[in-house]
Amino acid sequence: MTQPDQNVLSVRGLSVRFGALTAVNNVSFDARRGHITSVIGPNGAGKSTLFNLISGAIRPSGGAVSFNGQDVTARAPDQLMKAGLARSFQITNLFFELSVFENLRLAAQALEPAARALLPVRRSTFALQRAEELIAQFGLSSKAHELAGYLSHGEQRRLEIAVALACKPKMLLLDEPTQGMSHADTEETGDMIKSLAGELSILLVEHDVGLVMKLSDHVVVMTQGAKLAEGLPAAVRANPAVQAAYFGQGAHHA
Ligand SMILES: Nc1ncnc2c1ncn2[C@@H]1O[C@H](COP(=O)(O)OP(=O)(O)OP(=O)(O)O)[C@@H](O)[C@H]1O
Repeated sequence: MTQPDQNVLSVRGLSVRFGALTAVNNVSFDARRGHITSVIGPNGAGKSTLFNLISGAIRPSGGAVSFNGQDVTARAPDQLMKAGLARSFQITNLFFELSVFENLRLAAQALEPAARALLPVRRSTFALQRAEELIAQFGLSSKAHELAGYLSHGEQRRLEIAVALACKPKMLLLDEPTQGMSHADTEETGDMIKSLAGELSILLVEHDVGLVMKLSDHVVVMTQGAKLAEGLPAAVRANPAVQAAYFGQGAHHA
């Protein structure tokens, strides 16, 4: 009997150049199924660029990405979504003039069989049920009929994650999900991310090192476009090269 592959995502020698700058330089790592794998690094280390390469927003100059054993290098975001790889951005991706419920129902409708996909949204039972499920799971019941534009920043970020999950992906890519959040919202969002792992594999690109250390099963550290270290959170935190490059930068990073 064959063992299922423990790695859901494999990044091999990924690189991209912007003119003279190699923003991501030959980066390789694996993300295990059901785990939270995080990418940290100082400002300008190349984290967001790496995220954009993996999530298909920009094309690599070299290297490969495989997802569930399938080569998905440079695939467009909608193709990745169909393969089960969803992403949530730093930049808000919500329809502000629609309610929380409608945002979720629209996102879930993409999972409908093609023959039903053109039905009016209100007739899609699956999308309706999925939206209700997500509203309960994300603690948004009291806000279900509020316009997304009127939610607090923290609620909008949580709704974005719920929207990314509407199509039941196998893996979720999160770029700075707690950016701009209050301490309380960051804690709550961290707990929510932790609770999603297991059934779902998560790749987290995050500035908040305290949060990353608390949540992650595996941490990849980048600096100046390259991978500096990787390992368990405690090992990474104790690594002198990481401390010199990163933790030494300032108290708010530690
Ligand atoms: N489209 C682009 N064109 C040119 N240079 C870019 C582009 N995108 C990013 N860069 C440069 O690539 C480097 C890595 O940027 P990136 O945003 O990936 O870093 P980061 O680790 O995510 O930083 P931060 O934590 O500040 O978000 C930086 O020097 C940045 O200025």
